[in-house]
Amino acid sequence: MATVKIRNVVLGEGLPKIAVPNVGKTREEIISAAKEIIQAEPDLMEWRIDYFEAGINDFVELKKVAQELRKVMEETPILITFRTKNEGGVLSLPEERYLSLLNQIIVNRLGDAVDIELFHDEDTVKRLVKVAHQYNVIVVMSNHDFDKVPSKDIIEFRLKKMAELGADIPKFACMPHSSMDVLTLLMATTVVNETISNPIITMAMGDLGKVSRIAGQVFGSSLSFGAVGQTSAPGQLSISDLRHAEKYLELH
Ligand SMILES: O=C1C[C@@](O)(C(=O)O)C[C@@H](O)[C@@H]1O
Repeated sequence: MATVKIRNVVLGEGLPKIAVPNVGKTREEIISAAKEIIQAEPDLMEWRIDYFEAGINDFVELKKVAQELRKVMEETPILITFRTKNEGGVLSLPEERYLSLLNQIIVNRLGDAVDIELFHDEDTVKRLVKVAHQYNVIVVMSNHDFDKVPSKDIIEFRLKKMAELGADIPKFACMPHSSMDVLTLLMATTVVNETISNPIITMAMGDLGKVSRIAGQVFGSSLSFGAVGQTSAPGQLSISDLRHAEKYLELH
């Protein structure tokens, strides 16, 4: 499997890496969360900017906070995510504003990696991926189903489609209602991981899905989200529980 490097962190080899979401709503909350997060020594921090309304309405403010975060996080890579409301995020943004915000984030290099959702205008998504690569920003492409787990074929199709669109790291999250649903997600993960050369990220949410969050090395998911304080999705473990669980399941 090909690996992807974000700063000094390599996805696609060894234990799944751990990203901690920063869900601060104000500049103060964001900076103080970052100070706590770095103490927990994650591999990455995900800045969920859809929680930061003032920054979404004022790019100068967003950039200022991004620069402060860079200092606080030192060499820890920062993934910037605006999760749209349709896919489980906090703020809703008209389509054009979402896409132009991502473009601004990329060309100003506010983070080392950016989350681009799959389900937006395909040509624009492709263009954003190109711009990201020109600016040396890694693309995590994502899709979330907070209601259900789609069929194995659909999950596989979406993850492969993301790779075709140029994503460095395809990502898929879904909500299981049975253990069979979790197996569907894990099966699709294993198959795609063996088919495409990109590292991928998958998870099933909620309590049923916790097993998928800790067993990424077995089934082929290269990163898991763990919380320091507030979680950003159902079923997320704390970073320390996640780290212990991953270690316990480590393949030698
Ligand atoms: O896409 C994801 C995954 C996630 O939804 C989870 O289930 O852990 C958490 C989000 O913050 C992140 O953007």
